[in-house]
Amino acid sequence: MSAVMATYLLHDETNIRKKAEGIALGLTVGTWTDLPALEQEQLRKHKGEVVAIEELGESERVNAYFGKRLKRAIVKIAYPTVNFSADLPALLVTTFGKLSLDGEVRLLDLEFPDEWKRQFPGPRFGIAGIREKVGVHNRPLLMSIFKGIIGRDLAYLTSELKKQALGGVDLVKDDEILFDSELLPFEKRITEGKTALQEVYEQTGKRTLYAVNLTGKTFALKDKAKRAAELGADVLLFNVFAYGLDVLQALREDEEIAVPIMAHPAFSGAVTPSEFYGVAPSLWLGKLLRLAGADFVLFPSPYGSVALEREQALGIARALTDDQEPFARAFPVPSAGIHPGLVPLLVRDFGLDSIVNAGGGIHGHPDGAIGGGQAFRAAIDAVLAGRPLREAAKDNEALQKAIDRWGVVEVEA
Ligand SMILES: CSCCC(=O)C(=O)COP(=O)(O)O
Ligand SMILES: [Mg+2]
Repeated sequence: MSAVMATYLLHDETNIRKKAEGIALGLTVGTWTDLPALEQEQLRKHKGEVVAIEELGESERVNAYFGKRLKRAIVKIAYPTVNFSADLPALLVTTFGKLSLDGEVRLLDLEFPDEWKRQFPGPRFGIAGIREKVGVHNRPLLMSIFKGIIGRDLAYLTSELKKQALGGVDLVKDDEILFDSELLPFEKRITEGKTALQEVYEQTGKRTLYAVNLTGKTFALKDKAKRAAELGADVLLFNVFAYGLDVLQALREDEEIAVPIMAHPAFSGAVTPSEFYGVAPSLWLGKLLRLAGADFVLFPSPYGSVALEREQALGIARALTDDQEPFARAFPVPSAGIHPGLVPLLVRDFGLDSIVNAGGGIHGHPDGAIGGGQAFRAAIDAVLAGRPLREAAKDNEALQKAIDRWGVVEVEA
């Protein structure tokens, strides 16, 4: 029988097996055992099945009502795919819909049968396609985030775009909090941005892509994204968790929107951080975003200003790049508070197929965005050459200034 396997962390004061059996029945056929034999037989192929229970011992936490320590267990439940349609809303409602409201239950993972998974698109371009577009194949990419743009006009935006590109970054993205305004309309950002980046290309021979923030009401998004594609947008930035995973999938699947999609993690912190509730980051920001079709995924790095535990960040990156999956690999983009002195750690942890991404770490450089980009590029080159950053900085003034400002964390060989 084809089934999706859900793994949960349960905390409960009662019998864990009873709780698990209650979930398996409640999310599938309901009160199955009370039905007449014929109906039981008919429903058998629809019934969820508790496949494994691994007791973890008692939690440190005491239940406030009963005054007892909570029992903890990892529970695996198989849900027959015949019960639900092959779309992400149906998947989420079956495996963690009502259940997400039912006590201290955390969804850790979902495993899919191959033929079921193949009904999803995965990234259209993925790491290989994005590398083709930027013409960079042998190092982590470098991305810069616009900062201080709200309230400014197009002339300011294009001049800031050029500075970032002149620093040698591969991509520049809108900040996720940049929405359309009279001063900075969506379509003009794309067209004027293209002209500015073309000028830099003619000057330097270096291609830089611009990720424009696709925003607005859900039902207007497709038309807006199609228009962006017609205007030649390089990449669409998308606040997927404010809209829903299925909206990302709809954008990915539309042949008239054949533009790479960059998923921003805004709002995912409402779902992932608790030890007791919500969804594990590797599933929410990793496996499901790749399944739905994100080409790039931003998430908090373990080192910056909005840090995620290292194992969790690595789990996201693994889910995005695991080459056993039948999908293109998506770019991991560990972000927030990144400066050049963190590049050795980022490359050690996320490897060549990742993107070094910074806003403040580019614009806050003493020489501005040009110096910021140069410092990052020098840091990446040094790490790939196996040189300590402090040594490489002796030959690179921009890197030296960045280190003087933010310090450096070297990694032992
Ligand atoms: C939490 S991951 C997204 C990071 C982000 O949106 C951002 O603007 C980071 O900016 P920073 O100045 O910290 O590089
Ligand atoms: Mg941001």
